[in-house]
Formats: sequence, structure tokens, C-alpha cells
Amino acid sequence: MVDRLPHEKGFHVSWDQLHRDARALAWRLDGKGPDNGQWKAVVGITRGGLVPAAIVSRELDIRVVDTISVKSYSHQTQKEALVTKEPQAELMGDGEGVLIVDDLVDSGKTLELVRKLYPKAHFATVYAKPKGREQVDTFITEVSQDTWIFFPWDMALQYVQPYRGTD
Ligand SMILES: O=P(O)(O)OC[C@H]1O[C@H](OP(=O)(O)OP(=O)(O)O)[C@H](O)[C@@H]1O
Ligand code: HPA
Ligand SMILES: [Mg+2]
Repeated sequence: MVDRLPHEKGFHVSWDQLHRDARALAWRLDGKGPDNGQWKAVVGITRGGLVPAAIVSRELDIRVVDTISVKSYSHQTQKEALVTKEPQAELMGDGEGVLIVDDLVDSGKTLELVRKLYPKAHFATVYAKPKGREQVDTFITEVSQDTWIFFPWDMALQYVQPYRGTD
């Protein structure tokens, strides 16, 4: 018998679960936009935000979709985030009416940077950890800070040993 499962503190999200949670996020945002409840665009933060952004735009019938690319650098002990591709400036303005979507917020650094650029945008993530929670306006599921979320695009089906092992 093993006394510790290898995936303890790991939150493994299947495609089905991700689809359900991203749909739940869309439904929560429905009718909450500033223009008669409407949102004018969805912007996905690459790359993790692309899948939930597609699901949200489909559910809410938002046809205008753009992306913002943020690259995180590890330099000694500092982690610095940098925007490497911006969405269309005329679309964004100060972010009013725009839904900015990411898969999760962890430390909050990514959203903090994007928020500075588009302070009036609405920030939505599927998952959130406590440190970054204040950076996100709407999310579906919170996990503890020491949990690592594994997304379906980073995983594959593979054989696992029986719980009791083999002879
Ligand atoms: O709240 P933070 O601490 O900033 O972390 C959250 C960000 O980190 C991950 O993206 P990553 O930068 O790994 O790039 P990717 O989406 O291209 O995988 C995740 O998709 C979020 O965008
Ligand atoms: O928990 C996580 N899972 C995947 N990517 C991440 N990037 C920051 N935190 C995480
Ligand atoms: Mg990301």
C-alpha cells in the first residue's frame, strides 16, 4: 500500500470538466456586460486562455474575439511579465465592455499587468488560487495555493500501476 498518492495536491482537469467549467463561467457572465447586458468582445490571454475564450464566445454568441500574449520571464528571483502581442487598440480602448479570459489566476501577475493596460475590462478565469483572486472579477472554482492545476492539453492517457502494486 502506498500512503501518498502521486497526484496529491494536483488538480487534474479533463476536457469534459474544462468544458463544463468554462460553460459555467460563460453562463455566469451572461447579461452582465455594460451595454444592455452585452459584451462587445472576448479577449483570450494566450495560450491557456484560448480554449476557455472560445467556449465563452460560443456560449454568449460574441463574434468579436481577439488575443493578448503575455510572456513570463524568470530572472534570478524575479518573475517579470511582458506583453508580446496586443489586441486591436480601437477595439480595446480602456477595456470597457471587453471580457478578458484566462484559464487560471495563480500569483495574479499576468492579470495585474493586463489590468494596468485595460482597467475597465472584466477579468474572468475558470480557476483561481487565493493569491491572485483579487485580480479576477469572475471565476468558477478556487483551489489552494499549493495545488498545481493540470490542464487537458498538457496531459495524455497513460497506464498506471494498480493501487496495491503487482508481484
Ligand atoms: O497568475 P500568474 O502567476 O501570472 O499565473 C497564471 C498564468 O500562468 C499560466 O500561463 P503561462 O504564463 O504559463 O503561459 P501559457 O498560458 O502560454 O501556458 C496561466 O495560463 C496563466 O496565464
Ligand atoms: O497551477 C497551474 N497549472 C498550470 N499552469 C499554471 N501557471 C501558473 N500556475 C499554474
Ligand atoms: Mg497563460
